[in-house]
Amino acid sequence: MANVNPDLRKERENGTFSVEKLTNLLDGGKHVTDRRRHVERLALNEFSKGEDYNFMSRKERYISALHKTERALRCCKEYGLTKPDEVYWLWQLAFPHEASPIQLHGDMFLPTLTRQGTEEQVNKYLPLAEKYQIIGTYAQTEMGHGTFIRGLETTATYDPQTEEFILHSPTLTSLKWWPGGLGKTSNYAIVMALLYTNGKNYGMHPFMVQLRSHETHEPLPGITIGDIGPKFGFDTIDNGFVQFDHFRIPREDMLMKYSQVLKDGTYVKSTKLKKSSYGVMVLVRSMLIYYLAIQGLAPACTIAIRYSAVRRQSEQTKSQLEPQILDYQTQQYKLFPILASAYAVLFTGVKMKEIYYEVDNEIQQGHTERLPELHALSSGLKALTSSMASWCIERCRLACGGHGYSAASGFPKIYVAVTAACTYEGENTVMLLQCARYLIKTYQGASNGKKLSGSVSYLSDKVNSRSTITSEFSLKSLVDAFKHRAFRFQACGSDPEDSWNRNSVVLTKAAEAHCYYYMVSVFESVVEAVEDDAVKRVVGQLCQLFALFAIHENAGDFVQDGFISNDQMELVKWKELSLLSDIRRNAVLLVDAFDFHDEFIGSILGRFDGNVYANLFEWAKSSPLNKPEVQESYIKYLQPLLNPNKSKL
Ligand SMILES: CCCCC/C=C/C(=O)SCCNC(=O)CCNC(=O)[C@H](O)C(C)(C)COP(=O)(O)OP(=O)(O)OC[C@H]1O[C@@H](n2cnc3c(N)ncnc32)[C@H](O)[C@@H]1OP(=O)(O)O
Ligand SMILES: Cc1cc2nc3c(=O)[nH]c(=O)nc-3n(C[C@H](O)[C@H](O)[C@H](O)COP(=O)(O)OP(=O)(O)OC[C@H]3O[C@@H](n4cnc5c(N)ncnc54)[C@H](O)[C@@H]3O)c2cc1C
Repeated sequence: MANVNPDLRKERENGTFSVEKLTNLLDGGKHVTDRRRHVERLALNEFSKGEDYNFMSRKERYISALHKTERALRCCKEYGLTKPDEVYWLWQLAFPHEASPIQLHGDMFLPTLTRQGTEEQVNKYLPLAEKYQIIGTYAQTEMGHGTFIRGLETTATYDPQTEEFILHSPTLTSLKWWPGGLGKTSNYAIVMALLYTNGKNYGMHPFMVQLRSHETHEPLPGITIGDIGPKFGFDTIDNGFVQFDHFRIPREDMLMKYSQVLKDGTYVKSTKLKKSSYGVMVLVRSMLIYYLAIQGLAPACTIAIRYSAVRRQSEQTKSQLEPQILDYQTQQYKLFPILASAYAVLFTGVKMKEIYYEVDNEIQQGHTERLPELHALSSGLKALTSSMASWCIERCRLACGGHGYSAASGFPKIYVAVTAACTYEGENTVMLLQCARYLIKTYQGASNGKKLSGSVSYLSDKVNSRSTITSEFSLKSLVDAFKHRAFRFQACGSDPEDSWNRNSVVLTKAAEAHCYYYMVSVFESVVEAVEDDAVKRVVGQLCQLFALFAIHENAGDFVQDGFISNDQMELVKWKELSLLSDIRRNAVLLVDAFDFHDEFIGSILGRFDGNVYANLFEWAKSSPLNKPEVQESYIKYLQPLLNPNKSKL
């Protein structure tokens, strides 16, 4: 590439490994990289020349996103993109760090329909939904309850006379509140409501509900619906509210794969599957981990590391150039553990997707044994990785100084999208507690001699009481340290004498410890499988740094029971710093390997060519506030102060 900033050029000439090989590893093979790049070229042709999101109002952002949705759907059809990955690659460049107003249609409406609908229901609705002749969302959360699903208040009462359900919002707090795309875009929703039949409450069930007229898009009589107003971010989505006033739907529109209401009102449950109506939340939590890496951590550290290679600041030696800020050890200590976390979360996300599909497949065959473990692991990892991504992005912003605070950095857009994931799909503390609940039960089972498998098998293993860490810092010894910590926390958290609430802070830590152990072991297994020596070395260094940073940050957990000695802890600190120097040489290449387009990252600081300053100036000049030169607001409000004589004329 011509005209690359000389500092960035030098960084790229000095690396020790093949970026292309690492990109192929991250993609899952060279053929995947090739296909992704092909799809991205198609997307760039269509979407690269748009208006600058930073200068739009909320309404303009929503309208522009709808326009892009229509174009993205057309592109997928034209180019025959049907595989989920291919569609994702195209959509990611159409909506960088935004979301389409119809996001929930694909992410939750269709999966709920196909997983919870009967064959007949799927045959009726899926073809329409696939052609976008109906657009749906997932309406579960209410104004008064999001976390505690059993506290939902919307009712669906069966009327055997007419063979209909009557949907009703009995209180203000029962209004559905938050569903994405509900406000203005969707004309259907899967509504989660308490099922009443023959005077009995059977708990939350899914109902297919038409909200708006096919002809006019007006809300149907009995439905009050709208947008909930501006939020922290997600301006492109109309998160909405809906109130039902005795709104009737046919009996056939309860999604009846797992439970049915017969014509006479008899309730039949035809599954052993526990919490069957909670299924799609497990899907979304499992998928989220990968997206938090690819849409949050990885772009954020790409911006901060490239910028730190270009930015020079302060004088170290007289008559020499100011150093690149990436050369400061403190800067490396801010950024390289985040780089390591981006890789850790990405590899864990890939693994989590694999596990989800395995277990989902087993469930379709009627084997539900692994669902509790999947629920616990996806809940815990969703919480740990979204919190991690949130604070890492903020840390990257701080690492970019003043320019990090400008919208030109790209951080605001990335941050507001990622931090929402700490809340949606289950608030993080609550999700950690779900994970802990499973761990404690499992630990108690293991204590009674039960042999365990999967992510919790360590609870029935013998764990070392002293760390095997030496100056070699083998990955096995690091995995072992996290295993020990997780084991110890499960033991503390499962004190049968203590009440759940009084123990809950420890329980969240137990869940985090479990998830950390899981992440370090996944990372270690990925490193072990890398064939190319040079790539293996750098990815191995990242794995070591990910583990050592966490050991150092949580030193008390490892030394309290004497598992890691003081001498070993000194070694940990020494190795951590020496890894910063090792990684320094390849830092830019390690973010280049994510292979992001500038259009996706959306940051002037993180440009591939490093031409930050000239573009920052051009961008500022294009701000609407700079046109016209003298604003009308001057005449109205400033002139009377600055130039009172003139303003009276
Ligand atoms: C582009 C942006 C897109 C954003 C899209 C966002 C969408 C959304 O946010 S949709 C709304 C998501 N809402 C939530 O995630 C709500 C979170 N709350 C819950 O999941 C639940 O209320 C709960 C799990 C916190 C508690 O549920 P409750 O019914 O009260 O649970 P119990 O205490 O009665 O039972 C716990 C029991 O159930 C098992 N379990 C819980 N969830 C699941 C599940 N999904 N799958 C399987 N099993 C589940 C749990 O393991 C316990 O089992 P036992 O210990 O054996 O009793
Ligand atoms: C951007 C965004 C998009 C969303 N999209 C959708 C959507 O499409 N469809 C949909 O149905 N919903 C959606 N939601 C709603 C979302 O799922 C809920 O907001 C979320 O599940 C959290 O529930 P809550 O708001 O009731 O939080 P609360 O439960 O009120 O949480 C508030 C605080 O209470 C604490 N707390 C609550 N219960 C416990 C407990 N048992 N133990 C310890 N602490 C507890 C929490 O940790 C938290 O600190 C969305 C939300 C957001 C922000």
